[in-house]
Amino acid sequence: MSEHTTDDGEADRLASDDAAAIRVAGLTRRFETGEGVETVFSGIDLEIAPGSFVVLIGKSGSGKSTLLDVISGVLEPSEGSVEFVPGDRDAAGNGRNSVEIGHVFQSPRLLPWDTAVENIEFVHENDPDYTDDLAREYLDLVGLSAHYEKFPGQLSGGQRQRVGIARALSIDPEVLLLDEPFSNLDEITADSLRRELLSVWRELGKTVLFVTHDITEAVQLADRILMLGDGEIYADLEVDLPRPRDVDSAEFVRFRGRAVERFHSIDGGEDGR
Ligand SMILES: Nc1ncnc2c1ncn2[C@@H]1O[C@H](COP(=O)(O)OP(=O)(O)OP(=O)(O)O)[C@@H](O)[C@H]1O
Repeated sequence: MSEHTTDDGEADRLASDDAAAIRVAGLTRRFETGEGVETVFSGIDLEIAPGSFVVLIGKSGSGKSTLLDVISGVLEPSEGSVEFVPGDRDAAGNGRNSVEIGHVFQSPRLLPWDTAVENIEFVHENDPDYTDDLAREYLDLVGLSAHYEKFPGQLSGGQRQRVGIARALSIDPEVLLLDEPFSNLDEITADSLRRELLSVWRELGKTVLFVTHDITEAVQLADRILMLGDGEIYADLEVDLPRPRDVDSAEFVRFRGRAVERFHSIDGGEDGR
């Protein structure tokens, strides 16, 4: 394990023109509540490489979802800025100006009266080139070829989450944000979805920012783990384990042990697994 450097070999190998870099500067978010003003985090600076798989981990209430929501634009920052730099932007600043962001939530937020295909069609309402073939292509990618016409109520929890991932990917985002997407699933389903997500990431080369409170999941997935607590990123770890990762291997167990130690090096919040 080493503190992160800009020399992120894994990320460089995977980076593609379809992935964007994320630049966060001086990011602060406060909430006004009946009990006064709460500062969730302040002055966060971050540079996330295009095509990298970054996991944001922190104890319950540390502000992971708030940080993801500010990065995605769902919430305004109180101070500071978030910038997405398209992969095709050259040194002179020429290239695409806008970046698409895919968002996968803890619960997949599907429309219950729409089929899997229609749930994907829904996010393409303003896309004149959309056809159901596009929805089917992304459902195939997440292993749902036999379930195009099923309604959410006819799908298992893992299958519903797959539709959510397919829907986020179908807009061809340069950045994919996932907020504890597998935390409501049994471990076997979660593990198979983790493998699928990694394979999709390798195939499509997106920049991924993934939130979890589960350290094993973080070490399984990440190029880089950011630990959030006490209102700041208090650890920034490069995960230099080879892929595919075996959670039972000695090197994985050793790395995980050191990450757990680092995770608990600040007080407060609930334990990570
Ligand atoms: N809309 C809001 N208004 C007021 N306070 C909020 C709001 N949203 C979040 N907070 C506060 O911000 C802090 C961080 O919340 P957040 O949901 O980002 O944490 P988290 O790390 O994602 O937690 P968990 O792992 O339990 O989901 C909490 O103290 C919470 O009460």
